[in-house]
Amino acid sequence: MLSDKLPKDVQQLDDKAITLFYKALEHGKEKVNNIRLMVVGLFGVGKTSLVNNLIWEFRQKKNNTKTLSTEGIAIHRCKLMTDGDWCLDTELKGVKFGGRIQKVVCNNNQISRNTLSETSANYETSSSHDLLAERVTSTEDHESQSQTEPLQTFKERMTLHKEDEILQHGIKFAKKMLETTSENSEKSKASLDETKNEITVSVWDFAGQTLYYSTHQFFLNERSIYVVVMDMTRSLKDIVSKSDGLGIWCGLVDSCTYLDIFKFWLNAIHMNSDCQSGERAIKPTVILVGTRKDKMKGSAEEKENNMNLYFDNALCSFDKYSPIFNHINKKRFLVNNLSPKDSAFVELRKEIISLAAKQDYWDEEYPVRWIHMEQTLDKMRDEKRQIVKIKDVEKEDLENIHPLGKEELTSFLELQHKQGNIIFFNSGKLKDIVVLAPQWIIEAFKCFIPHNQKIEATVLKDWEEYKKYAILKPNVLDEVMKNSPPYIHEYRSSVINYMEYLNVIAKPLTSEEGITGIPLDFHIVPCLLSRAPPPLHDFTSPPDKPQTPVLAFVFCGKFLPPSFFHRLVAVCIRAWPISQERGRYCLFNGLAIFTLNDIYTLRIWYMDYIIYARIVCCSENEKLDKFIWLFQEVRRKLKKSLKDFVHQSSSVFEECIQCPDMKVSLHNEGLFIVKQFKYKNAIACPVCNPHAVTRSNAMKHWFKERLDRIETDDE
Ligand SMILES: Nc1nc2c(ncn2[C@@H]2O[C@H](COP(=O)(O)OP(=O)(O)OP(=O)(O)O)[C@@H](O)[C@H]2O)c(=O)[nH]1
Repeated sequence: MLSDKLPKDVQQLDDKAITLFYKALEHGKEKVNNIRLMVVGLFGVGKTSLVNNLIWEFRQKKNNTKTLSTEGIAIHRCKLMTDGDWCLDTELKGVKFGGRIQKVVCNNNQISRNTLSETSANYETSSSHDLLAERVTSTEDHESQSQTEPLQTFKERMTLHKEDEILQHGIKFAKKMLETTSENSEKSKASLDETKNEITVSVWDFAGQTLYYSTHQFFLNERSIYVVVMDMTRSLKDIVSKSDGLGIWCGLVDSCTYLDIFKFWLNAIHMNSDCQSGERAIKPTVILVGTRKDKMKGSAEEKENNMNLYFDNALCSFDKYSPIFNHINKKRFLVNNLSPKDSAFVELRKEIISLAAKQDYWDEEYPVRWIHMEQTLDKMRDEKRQIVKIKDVEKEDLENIHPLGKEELTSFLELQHKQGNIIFFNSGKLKDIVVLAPQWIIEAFKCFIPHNQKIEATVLKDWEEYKKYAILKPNVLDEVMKNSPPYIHEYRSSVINYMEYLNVIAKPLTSEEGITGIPLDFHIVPCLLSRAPPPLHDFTSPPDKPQTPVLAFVFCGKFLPPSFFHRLVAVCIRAWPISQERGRYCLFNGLAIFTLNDIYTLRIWYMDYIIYARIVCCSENEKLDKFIWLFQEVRRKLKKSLKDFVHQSSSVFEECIQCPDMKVSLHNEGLFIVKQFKYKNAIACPVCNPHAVTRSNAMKHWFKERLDRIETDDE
């Protein structure tokens, strides 16, 4: 029987992958309840302390009060216990996989289940192993409906192999897992909660340093529950300490406030939630948590009221009808992280599980035979492998009881990527590599950010040029790699491939050949462009030059992570030669110019939450009409790139045209939503002298094809 409830993430895969998924389901399926818990907030607010209080093993550690600042992201895989506590999965993996495999083996082999658990337990001698084995046995009692499906392949294999062989394989596997997890397994206070279909929680402790904010966004997705942490002793208006000072890469200026950080996270969560289209009702996924309860004044009730007031004030800074409100869970929490026994942590854990259980992805069914692959990836992670070759993953797959094979493995990896567990792009050279630890990507990104590196004297001059103009020459790249940890520089070419793919770096094109430029041998790192642009109007509205109206991408919710603009610059660098002036590239902080052909240049710039584009002709007598096709092509490229950055089915921005009669382009003035011209022939301009902007004038350059369609429809 095929499942009618195809997981949403699978629905988005291609037809071939969906067919493979269905086929894999036929061989046994299992309900999956994995929670991704993202703990976010500014540095030092108490995220790590909070995470420590949620996880049993960390709570037991002495000196829990002292934590080191998190680097990048720390991820802890946990399992839900019967008493509602969370235990590190590494300790229980033997139980988990042993138990799951046992179910598969027993249900399909019709072999006495006790045989396996007894045999499995007999392998172990120590009491802790017995304890784990006991838990393996306890998993038998739970009759999962998902396990009762016939396992066709399994049976086929059974005809090929002796039954005993298969059983022994399963036992060996479970035993191996038990061996690897025997240490520190004295937690006998509770057993695995098997009644809840194996609930696992991956706790992601995000570094609060704003340096990491632009990469953090790669990991936010709609399959997550968020805990947004704020320090209750800091006023929303307080300026964040300058010592951090690295926020420009995510658009947080040096003088940003605690409120700005709060808004940044909620905006980023909303943007990555795929709820923009309004097709689906937004279900709350964000829990607000206040820390440092012990430092607040007043009675317990007063503290609670003040925490609520604090968050109410913070939320009131959003527009009245902002969709952000729909993400927020009603129940908030106030904690003292120095008191691990505080009942608030128990309540918080409960709330997280109950929130996750309301999400669409809860109880989705996945093929049982993917258990092995899931476990294989976990095992590789436990060996501290952050990045692995696909060949190694394929080899491991073949070691499993029922391997997926190349094609199914690719679908599995694509799904794992979609769900944010790994990074895997099935394209070009990147398809040969699987990033197991998100931390690796952050580290790779981090090594391009100049800090107090020691630089060889021979490279100093080019290093200065890098810092000033973001030009990354091969010798500077060598130096950057030399200064990076081994797990980065040993994968040098993968680092470069990933950074190019994610549009963090890009090779410029030669310009002598006009538009048929070839890539040069160095990179530009757009997020480092810090040169202040010359008077903006000279660039955005050069007088007496034929030019298109300004095209604007206005981001919804007034939120645009500047990394989007930087990545757009990288896309353009790869597409067109960068214009030059007096031997210098026209690349500035927030503005860039590209040479489209002999006479046309593209200018892109951004302010707040709007990205602008305009094409200017340097020859005064030229008619723009000749190059309408080029304008369409450029617009499509810009739009597609921005859509790709958000990974959303719907747009998070509106395409607008600025009043074509405006002599000098002004920020956020005279913008017309292009969609409106579908039904209106002309719209009054509120900015310039009272006049109306006609549909034809607004659309004839950037939207010629759409204009033609509308006019044909009208006729
Ligand atoms: N008094 C008090 N101190 C706290 C509380 N929560 C955290 N702290 C202290 O604040 C300091 C920073 O806490 P962390 O948990 O490391 O903060 P973080 O948000 O993880 O910081 P980053 O990893 O840098 O992002 C530590 O010294 C904690 O002991 C609290 O509720 N009360």
